[in-house]
Amino acid sequence: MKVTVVGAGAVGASCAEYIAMKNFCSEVVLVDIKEGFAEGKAMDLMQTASLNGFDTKITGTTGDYSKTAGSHVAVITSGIPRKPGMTREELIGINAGIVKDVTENLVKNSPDVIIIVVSNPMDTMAYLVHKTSGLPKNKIIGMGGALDSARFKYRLAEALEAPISDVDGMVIAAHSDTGMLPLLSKATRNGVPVTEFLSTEKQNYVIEETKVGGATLTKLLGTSAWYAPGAAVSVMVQAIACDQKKMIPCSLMLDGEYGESDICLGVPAIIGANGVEKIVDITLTEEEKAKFAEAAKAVREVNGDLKF
Ligand SMILES: NC(=O)C1=CN([C@@H]2O[C@H](COP(=O)(O)OP(=O)(O)OC[C@H]3O[C@@H](n4cnc5c(N)ncnc54)[C@H](O)[C@@H]3O)[C@@H](O)[C@H]2O)C=CC1
Ligand SMILES: O=C([O-])CC(=O)C(=O)O
Repeated sequence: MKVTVVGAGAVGASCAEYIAMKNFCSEVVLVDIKEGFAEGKAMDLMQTASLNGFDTKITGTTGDYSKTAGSHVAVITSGIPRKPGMTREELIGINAGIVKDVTENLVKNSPDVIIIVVSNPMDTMAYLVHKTSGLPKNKIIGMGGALDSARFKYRLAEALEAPISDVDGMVIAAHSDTGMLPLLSKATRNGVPVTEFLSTEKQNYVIEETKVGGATLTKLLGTSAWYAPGAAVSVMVQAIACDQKKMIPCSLMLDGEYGESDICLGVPAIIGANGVEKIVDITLTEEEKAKFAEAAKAVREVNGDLKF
């Protein structure tokens, strides 16, 4: 399995590192526009191979997409991250052009590739890849829900004073500060609804902290996060590489599912060798349905700023 990661910055390098450490891929190609940067990151990572015990070959290139030819999966992390005080949506002006250009180069060299979109505003960037790549819709997957769900579980474990391995939960809808929908009604501790253990105040704390998870880290770090984003992407790449058929919330093109069409939004899906094997239809409460529709409205407005 050959994987290309475009953007050798914080998220791209973290993603390449986690993929290599899990030892399920033969090759990872890092691509960046900054001269020598991807080559340097690849060499540094390769020098951890004997220390960390992996055999994945990591190479880097400055914009030579012929080196990415025959990739099974490509991850797009190229573009600018937000700074404290910004929203993800404010990145559209610069990142849309980058994502469109990168997609064209990837598809030219790997016509059967499955693309995982990470660059922000992610739901809109995933939509852009659908509109410009010519790839079938099962081959374009936006990464947001996997990360947001991990942050949800982190906050649930904190509020429950429980180990993270005890908790389960999922976040759907938009990958934005306001449009995220942590499904508290379905979150559990060892199969028992968390609502049995948490006060309303604590439930609200978990929801609000999950939604601003990215903004909280951006404020602390001065730029956005990379470890959990990289790990989340590696889980998705592994689900494809190993045909795991894992259920992961991802930003996918909807065609009537959850009452929406012609929009990419986070919904649970089975991820396997074909990319998206199936969108999973779960029952939402009336309140959750209304929040999902509200998130869709906001993402649709941002999508309206795209020029194809
Ligand atoms: N979907 C999600 O859950 C997450 C999304 N992000 C997004 O991922 C993106 C990357 O974030 P970081 O890695 O922190 O940024 P970064 O600045 O560390 O890395 C971005 C890299 O992209 C490269 N780049 C820019 N234009 C390029 C092009 N045309 N071709 C190839 N490479 C190009 C830059 O040289 C840089 O090395 C941002 O848009 C950020 O908002 C970050 C975390 C989570
Ligand atoms: O917060 C950001 O801008 C980056 C991101 O999407 C995240 O970490 O969730």
